[in-house]
Amino acid sequence: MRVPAAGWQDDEVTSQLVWSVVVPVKRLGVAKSRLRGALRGVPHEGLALALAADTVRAVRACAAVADVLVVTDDPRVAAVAGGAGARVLPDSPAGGLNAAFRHGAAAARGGWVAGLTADLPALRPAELAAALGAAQAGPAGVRRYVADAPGSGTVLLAAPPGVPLDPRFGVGSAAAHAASGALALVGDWPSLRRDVDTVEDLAAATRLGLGPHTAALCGAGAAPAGRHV
Ligand SMILES: Nc1nc2c(ncn2[C@@H]2O[C@H](COP(=O)(O)OP(=O)(O)OP(=O)(O)O)[C@@H](O)[C@H]2O)c(=O)[nH]1
Ligand SMILES: C=C(OP(=O)(O)O)C(=O)O
Repeated sequence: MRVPAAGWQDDEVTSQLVWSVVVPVKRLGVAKSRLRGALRGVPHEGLALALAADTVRAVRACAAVADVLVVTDDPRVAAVAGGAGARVLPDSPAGGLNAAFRHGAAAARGGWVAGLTADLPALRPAELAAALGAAQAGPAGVRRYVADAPGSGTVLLAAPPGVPLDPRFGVGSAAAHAASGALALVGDWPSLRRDVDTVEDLAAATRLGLGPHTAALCGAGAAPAGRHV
């Protein structure tokens, strides 16, 4: 089955360029382990790379974003992200996801900073812009987060100028971010909330409309193993 890429090229440009967005990407060989074998005939690293490439592409296309910082030790991710116009930083020596977010946030050039997971292949720039705009509304000096579709994880954490990002990503991170004082953003942003950890998530993202990198893999006769999308 041919899987169309998300057609968001004509989304309106309405926001100001005020955000730095940090996107950490694990080394492809160990990334997205729950998705291993999800697409028959597609090398796992190629799928992990496509998810990240579509995420970065959408962030770069978001009208509100001035600077995209991809934190990775993977040379293939670095090449694709750099080619898409992101700044690429090596992983933090401290290691781990939250250290990568802190490392990227420390390299931001001021203004609002967001951390975003790199597994959002259906992400639409207009939805990201809407979430970032919502983050800028409301009480001053408070971090905001967007929970994933199931509600337990986090896809986006945002900090106002001068406020540390203080990321608490990992299992149960939505509750961890709330407990740390961050406010939940409640908008209807299905493509932003649709992180892809499992084959079921990939099918759900496909229904929303995949970015071109992931769509090319899913459209090459490689439907998620054991199901139709
Ligand atoms: N730079 C960097 N990125 C990371 C690290 N750990 C996770 N990430 C990224 O953070 C995002 C969210 O992490 P997960 O959804 O748990 O992804 P994952 O660890 O690749 O997937 P699983 O192996 O299935 O848990 C993904 O985009 C990962 O690439 C890390 O240590 N360094
Ligand atoms: C790291 C996270 O992602 P996931 O639960 O998708 O692994 C998170 O939600 O904080």
